[in-house]
Amino acid sequence: METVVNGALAPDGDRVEKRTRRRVGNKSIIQSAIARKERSLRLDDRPKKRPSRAEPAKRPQRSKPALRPVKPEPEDEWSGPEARVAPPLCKCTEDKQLFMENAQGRQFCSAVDGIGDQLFGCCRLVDVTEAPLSRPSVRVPFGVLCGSHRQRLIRHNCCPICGVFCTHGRFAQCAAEHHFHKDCQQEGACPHCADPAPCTDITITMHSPKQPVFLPVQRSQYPSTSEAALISITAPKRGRSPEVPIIPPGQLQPIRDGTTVRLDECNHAGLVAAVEESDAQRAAVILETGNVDLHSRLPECNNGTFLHLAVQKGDLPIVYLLVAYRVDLDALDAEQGSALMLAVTEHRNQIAQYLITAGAQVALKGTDGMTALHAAARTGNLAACQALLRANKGLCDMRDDGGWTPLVWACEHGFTEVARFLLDQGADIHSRDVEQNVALHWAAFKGSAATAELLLNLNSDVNVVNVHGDTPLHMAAREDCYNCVLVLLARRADVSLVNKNSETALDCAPKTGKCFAPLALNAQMHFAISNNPQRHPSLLSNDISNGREQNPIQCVNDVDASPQPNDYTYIAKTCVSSGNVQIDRKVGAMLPCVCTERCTCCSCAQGWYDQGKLSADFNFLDPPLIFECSDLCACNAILCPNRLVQRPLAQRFQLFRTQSKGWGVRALGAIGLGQFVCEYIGEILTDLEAESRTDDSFLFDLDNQESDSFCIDARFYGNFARFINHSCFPNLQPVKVFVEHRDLRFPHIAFFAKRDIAVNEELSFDYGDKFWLVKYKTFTCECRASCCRYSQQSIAATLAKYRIGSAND
Ligand SMILES: C[S@@+](CC[C@H](N)C(=O)[O-])C[C@H]1O[C@@H](n2cnc3c(N)ncnc32)[C@H](O)[C@@H]1O
Repeated sequence: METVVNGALAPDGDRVEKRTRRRVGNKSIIQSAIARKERSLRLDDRPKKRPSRAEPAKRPQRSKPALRPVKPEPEDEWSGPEARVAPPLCKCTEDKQLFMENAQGRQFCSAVDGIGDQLFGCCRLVDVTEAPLSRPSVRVPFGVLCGSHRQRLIRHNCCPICGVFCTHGRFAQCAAEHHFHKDCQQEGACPHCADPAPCTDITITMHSPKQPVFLPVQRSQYPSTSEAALISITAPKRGRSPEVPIIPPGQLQPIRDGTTVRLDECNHAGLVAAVEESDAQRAAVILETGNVDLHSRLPECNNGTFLHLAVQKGDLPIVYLLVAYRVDLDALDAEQGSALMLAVTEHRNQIAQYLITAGAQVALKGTDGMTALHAAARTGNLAACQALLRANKGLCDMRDDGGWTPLVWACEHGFTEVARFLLDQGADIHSRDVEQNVALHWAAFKGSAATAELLLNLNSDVNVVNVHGDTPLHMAAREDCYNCVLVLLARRADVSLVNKNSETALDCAPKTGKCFAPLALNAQMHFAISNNPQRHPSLLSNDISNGREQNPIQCVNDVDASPQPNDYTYIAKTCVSSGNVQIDRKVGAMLPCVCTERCTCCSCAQGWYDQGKLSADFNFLDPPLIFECSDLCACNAILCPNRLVQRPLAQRFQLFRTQSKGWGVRALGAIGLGQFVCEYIGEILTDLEAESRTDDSFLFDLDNQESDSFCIDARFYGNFARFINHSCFPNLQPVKVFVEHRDLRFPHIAFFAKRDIAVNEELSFDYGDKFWLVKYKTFTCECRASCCRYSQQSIAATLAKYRIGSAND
């Protein structure tokens, strides 16, 4: 031996000589030295980048060594060189791309040299960013080696049983020149290659050009790998910022030292046990053997994989290890649950976050078509919802097999904060499930008053109905959810609404439950209000005519916040605003009567009127023109029965806000069949002028047989009749009436009752096909008459009939 080492090997040029002599080893010293090495690799081994599925594996292929030396079958001849090549047991030549990180980035080489009967740690500093972790076998902990020791490891100079380098002294050598300690040899075969042939004793002499230097400080730093270290699967120096999450080191427990795993534990059952006992180090050792199929299914966790089991145990280090060993992140268990879904459901949020960043599919659908976000919302796991939506915004409104979005699940389980978060992220508050329920139905079903309030504040319709006709109030009442019922009632839920079984919410409430009394009281109040003619809805005006009508016309609105309409000028007599309208008022055309007092026998009395109304045989289907007596007539203006339209309004009317047609007009007193009701007052225009007006909603055609045609537009000037809506079952009939002239182009449009009209009944007339054939594209009829021809449901049939009719014409 040229260089005697009293503590450390000289850094450069050491050379090992071999002599074929039998060695007398000192096993106890070797073992105690290994024990002293106190390696504290922590399983906080953070892969910097998980290989994507498409990429080839970046990790080297693991060899699968036989754990016992392979004994040759009796008939084996061992004659040729091939027969002597047994599967390798050692890992000396494995190029493992695992790296160690520590704070300084440099540390002493982990090698222990056996020199005679003594053991020495190597004094070389190693840049851990350059040196991958290595070891001679799975029995020996990982370490960083200097270049020299790495070379010697590759040349099988390190004993795979005890991990000590065969540096100087007497050792055993197999035919392939692998070194080990004779005393370590257990089965009579080479612990490197399992060659069962008897080994040879050799003497190795170390040569070094330098004098050995013993540094006391070196002892104090020995063992070299005592510092806390992290394993990484890529060299830290090469890394850009890591793509796989950094798990804060404090979150992971250092693994225990000196873990030994029996070879017969390095199998499926051993790994199950290690995971169940949360023994990360044992799991690491077993995984490293490559003996366990990570795709195998475990009855212990519902036929999931080891990943499911580790998630179930909540063991982040083991999850981390399994991911590093490329377990399938998206494998589903027997109930179609992925490990991510399990983590989310069990509120293992660190694990969930780690799995997301490691590449687990967040949009995967499991049981009942639910994603991990559904699971997170259902279990009120706000942090997981945030992490999942950060990963994929598109999850927000994904529906499961029931048509339920994550928002619905959060509402159904009363997780208001989760619901608020999802709504903030743009979740659709109006999304309907397969039974047309919205989130508010589910909040009501659960009885979550806070969630219901949140949804109502964001404009969810309080009276929305599902396919059964149930409103949220029906649901809350049925479940006897008192607080929720109160919130819904306070937000104007309609107690009078009935579902398809003709039940009100009160009918659904258990008679002995808490909700029955408030619902009953509310229903009584509703009944009292809607049946009391004396009630005072919000009165917006006492007289919209501003004194222009004999009876004031009130304007009320108890439906919404619309103010009194004021975008027109109220007039009580038709006006003309252009020179294009020239009414022929020549006296000669008037033919005034000469009756005294009542017109009973003169030509004026054509039998249109009888006792102050249209005569009983009046033809409402094809009304005749009516010519009333005028100021030129000799008859008594008060007594003459041929004067109705020219008299002041006899009835009382009210302008009111309808539910779906804007403003409307109602009669405040009963009106009998045939009675004159009111006139359609507005501006007389030529058709040409009317064409140029943008709003055609208030035009009334005065079509006549003459060449010129005109209309009345009540858009800018008009009386209350401009607010009379259309009905397919109208109570008014427009009739052309002439009073002060006989110019047939300019009749008065007088509305007569075509049937008895009840108190508070809305007035209506038929706007006709011409109106609806244009307007149906914008809106459809809301008259709700059973014979309605222009509603959303009936318009198609009407159009079809119309087209057939036009074709036949
Ligand atoms: C002459 S205005 C009637 C007054 C109108 N409701 C208002 O608020 O000013 C005609 C307009 O009323 C609405 N309307 C009238 N009858 C309707 C009906 N049966 N269904 C739906 N909308 C109707 C339509 O907007 C139509 O263009």
